[in-house]
Amino acid sequence: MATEEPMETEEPDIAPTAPPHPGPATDAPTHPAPATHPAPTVDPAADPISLRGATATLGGRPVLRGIDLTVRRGEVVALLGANGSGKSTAVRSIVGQVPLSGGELALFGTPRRRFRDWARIGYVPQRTTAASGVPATVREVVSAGRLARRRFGPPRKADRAAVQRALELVGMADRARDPVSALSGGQHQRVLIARALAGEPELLIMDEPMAGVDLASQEILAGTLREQVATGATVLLVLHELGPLEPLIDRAVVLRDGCVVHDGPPPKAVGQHALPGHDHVHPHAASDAEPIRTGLLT
Ligand SMILES: Nc1ncnc2c1ncn2[C@@H]1O[C@H](COP(=O)(O)OP(=O)(O)OP(=O)(O)O)[C@@H](O)[C@H]1O
Repeated sequence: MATEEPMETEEPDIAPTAPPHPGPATDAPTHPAPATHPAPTVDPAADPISLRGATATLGGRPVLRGIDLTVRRGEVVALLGANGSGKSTAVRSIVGQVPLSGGELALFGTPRRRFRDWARIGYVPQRTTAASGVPATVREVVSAGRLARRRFGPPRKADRAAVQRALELVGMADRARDPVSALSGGQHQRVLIARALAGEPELLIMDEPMAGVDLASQEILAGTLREQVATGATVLLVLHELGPLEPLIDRAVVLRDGCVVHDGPPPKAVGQHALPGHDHVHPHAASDAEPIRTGLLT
């Protein structure tokens, strides 16, 4: 396949909402170095994500085997597929956490190697724990999502307002002073999403945002996403089930074994037990938990 861009093996610049190494979600992010490069030419019509023939290998095993994934401006795209099909690896390659071994990636029309404008992207990684031991308050964690938009120095009024808005969007403004360790799993997830929203990203990438989230939080998150979409945000969601987000989804891309097997209208859920062999075990579920049947045509 054509590989215009050299293979992407360098340590990438990472946005605050895209920590370079998976870890406790409340890890203090690295403040990006001040930009020394000339401002890039912005093509307002460029696709936020353009992935072509992407391949990636993890632990000596090919995990992405030639993926094409385009997300156009203003679209809400769901990335679906069974456990281990490569969904997280695909989004982690987009945010620069997994190097591609081949193929091409462009973000907002800029080849990945030249892309520096990480403040345009908000990333909510797959949740690994409900709470970490980091003694941070809800507001501190959400404020971290603002760093890429700030210059050095104390937060400006606009920064504080963006953080407050993000807290309100996810219904956590009344918990702003609480330590994140005191939150439920669903509340914790809302804080992580607020952290991504605080940067006012044009492109929001969320890896299983509803995973392990209680119903009340799911509804709040769906409402938050609706508001983002209404303001023209572009969204890529890794999901194992469309669930309450279904009405928002424009297009679904389904992976199987590191390949795209569907790119088009979201597949219809066909019932709990209709598709044997298409189970999805939730990564945060107890090891003896029953698999969740996605009902998706994966
Ligand atoms: N760091 C790693 N080292 C080796 N193999 C890995 C690593 N991370 C993921 N894999 C493997 O790559 C494959 C794809 O994993 P990935 O997490 O992308 O799948 P997924 O579709 O997101 O699955 P899930 O729905 O379970 O989150 C799996 O077989 C997984 O075991």
